[in-house]
Amino acid sequence: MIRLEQVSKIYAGGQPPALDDVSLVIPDGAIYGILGRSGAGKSTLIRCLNLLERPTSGRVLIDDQDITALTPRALRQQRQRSGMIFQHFNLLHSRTVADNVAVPLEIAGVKRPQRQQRVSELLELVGLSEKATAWPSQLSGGQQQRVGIARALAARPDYLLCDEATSALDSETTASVLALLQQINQQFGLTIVMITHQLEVVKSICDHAALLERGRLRESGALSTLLRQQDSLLRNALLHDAESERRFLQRHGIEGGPLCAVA
Ligand SMILES: Nc1ncnc2c1ncn2[C@@H]1O[C@H](COP(=O)(O)OP(=O)(O)OP(=O)(O)O)[C@@H](O)[C@H]1O
Repeated sequence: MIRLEQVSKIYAGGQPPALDDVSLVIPDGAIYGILGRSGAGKSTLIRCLNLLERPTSGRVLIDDQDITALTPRALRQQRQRSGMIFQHFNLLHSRTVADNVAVPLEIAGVKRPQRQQRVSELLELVGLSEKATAWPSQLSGGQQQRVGIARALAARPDYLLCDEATSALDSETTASVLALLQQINQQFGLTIVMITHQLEVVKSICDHAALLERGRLRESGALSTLLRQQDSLLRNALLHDAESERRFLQRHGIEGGPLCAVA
């Protein structure tokens, strides 16, 4: 479980705070969507989860351990528990697909034969076995993001952090990448945290969501709870039209009834 306790972040010379007293619990196994407009603090928040960005104040707890208090060595080990994927994939263009996926394994000191075995498992998982020797520039955006996912999973993390992972993709490719993330969540019990400004991402696969506004957390929790609250900001943002939302509501155990009528 990841827990943020009263996390604030003020960048040097920056006012107001990028994050302002944010407390949030991300349960194990969740697919947690963090929504907010541009500048709301989403990237800052996700980067605080692995301390790529250090909070100015507050604590970040992973399984009750405050990672802001770890020694640099312990923090390096802790970071291996999370993988990250990015909007623009961040692949190394001078390396083949297989060699990109191998990067975290090389850093972890895994020997070559085991590395090759793990890389081929991962490429199979993301449906890119035939592209092992291709260069990133020879792949579509969706395929490059799949390589990013394989690389992020290489060291068997417990958490996958997704920074606007589908924002650069068309809607069909977005759907297939989201389906892959959902499959990975179910198959490996991996906790996924996704920051996004796309409501559709949250609607398709998230079971929890939070809304950030100007650095403050306006709302957070399980969608199965929030969607039952008439005055929920997230509910009202996510639901526009009862008919088209019926399947979304059903996925969260809400059938017909007055909720749909007012949606
Ligand atoms: N390195 C930095 N130095 C100074 N200010 C920063 C830095 N990074 C972000 N900020 C500021 O902090 C605030 C939150 O930025 P952040 O990138 O976290 O928001 P966001 O919700 O991810 O936005 P976007 O969707 O546009 O990426 C913004 O006002 C931004 O200008």
